[in-house]
Amino acid sequence: MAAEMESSLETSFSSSCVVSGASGLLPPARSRIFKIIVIGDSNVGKTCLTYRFCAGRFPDRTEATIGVDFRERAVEIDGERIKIQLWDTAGQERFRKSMVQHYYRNVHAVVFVYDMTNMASFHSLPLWIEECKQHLLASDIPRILVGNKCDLGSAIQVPTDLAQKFADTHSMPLFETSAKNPNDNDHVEAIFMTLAHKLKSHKPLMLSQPPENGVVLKPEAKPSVTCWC
Ligand SMILES: Nc1nc2c(ncn2[C@@H]2O[C@H](COP(=O)(O)OP(=O)(O)OP(=O)(O)O)[C@@H](O)[C@H]2O)c(=O)[nH]1
Repeated sequence: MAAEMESSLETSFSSSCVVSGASGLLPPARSRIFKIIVIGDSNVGKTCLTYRFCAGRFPDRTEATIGVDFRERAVEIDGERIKIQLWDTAGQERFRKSMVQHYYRNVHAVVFVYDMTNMASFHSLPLWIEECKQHLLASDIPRILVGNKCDLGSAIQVPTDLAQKFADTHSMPLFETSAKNPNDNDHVEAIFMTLAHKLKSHKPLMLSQPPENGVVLKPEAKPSVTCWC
């Protein structure tokens, strides 16, 4: 499925060029697509975070991700329509094995997630960073660290200063948030929009698609944050 997804993205660029050239029409409007992989231990809330951003709400129920799930959302930043494609990867080793090489192809950014109420998920972060290294992710790819489930107040095990120290050591901005608490909806929004801003200003056009059926889609969101960290 991942291979199909990548293949369809790759062909969408070339077919749009061929069509516009053959018909003599103006080139179709292009929207950049940014592939962001979301990784971390099982149960930290990767599915809920990506669902919150793409569907605007907490999912009614979730099951362990098998392989990878894709979620996509179009946003407009500074007048440009951009597609943010979130790859929600399986945290459980047994559900990752066959897919893992697909996650890391053509990645534009990485979101590392831990569960603020689960110290073990925080201690796993070096392993996730190591996995990225092993798959030869370029060192200049934007990476962010997200502590999820901040709504669980008294159950929190990972102190902010400890997480901040880790984030500083690995040159990543840290965000603490909750996919569940509606009051923090804006924060989840801000995290991914901040990443989109960063990508927009730094990355060249990589993939593009013509507008669906010639209709220019309305932006689904406006950026709520303009700073990076
Ligand atoms: N209280 C609270 N619970 C959350 C939050 N985010 C996720 N959960 C719960 O945590 C559990 C795991 O969430 P998922 O999003 O499925 O976790 P995941 O990281 O995608 O797990 P895998 O697919 O196994 O890798 C579910 O029971 C969610 O309801 C949050 O912000 N707050």
